[in-house]
Amino acid sequence: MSTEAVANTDLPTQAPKAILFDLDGTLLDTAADLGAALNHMLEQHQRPAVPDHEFRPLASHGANGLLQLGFGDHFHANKQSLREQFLTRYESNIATHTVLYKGTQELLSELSKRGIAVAIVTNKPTFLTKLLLPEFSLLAPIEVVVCGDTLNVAKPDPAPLMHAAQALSVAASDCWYVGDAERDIEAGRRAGMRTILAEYGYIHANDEPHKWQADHHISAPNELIKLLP
Ligand SMILES: O=C(O)COP(=O)(O)O
Repeated sequence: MSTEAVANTDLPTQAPKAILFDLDGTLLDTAADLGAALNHMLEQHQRPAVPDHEFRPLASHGANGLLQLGFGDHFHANKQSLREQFLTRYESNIATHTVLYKGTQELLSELSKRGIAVAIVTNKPTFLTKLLLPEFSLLAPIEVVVCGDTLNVAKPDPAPLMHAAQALSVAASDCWYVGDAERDIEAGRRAGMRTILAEYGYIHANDEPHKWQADHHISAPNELIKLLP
């Protein structure tokens, strides 16, 4: 993958009025805490631990993606109970190893200087998002936060993105969406937003991000600044 910000289309000529961000794998590197919760559960169930390089690329797929990785078919037979155990464990250790991606502070302060609004659109459930954001002083002030259960549909449906745009009183066409998963780029495209792939996030070796048709790729959060006209 490239290390430079690359554009599939021309560089934007118009600045966005708002930039919406995915959370896991885009603003916050949450993989270590998600993986620790999974491995704690695997230990409880006398199953082998999953190494970092295996759980990390699945961290954007939430509890289901991680439990499927660790428990395989056993997950499908015990979905509800395993999900509950996982979420309880993750909830009580949600910000032990989680960190902001380097360059996020520079990016957010540049957006604030330029008067560009910011929102978060995540598939993480509300109860977890509400616990996590106050742990990061840069993210705590973000007022518009749309979670996986805010509406009755989640990404790749575009509705959560449209909901955030509406809450900011900005047209969807004046928003950009930044995310690291195929469902993020699909949701952004369907919402009519310019899409930016955070290729520093949780992209699996079997993924084909060049096929997702993001408008731009960035390899660090502050590379987004270079895309602003
Ligand atoms: O927890 C999830 O399901 C993924 O969260 P994300 O949408 O912020 O990547």
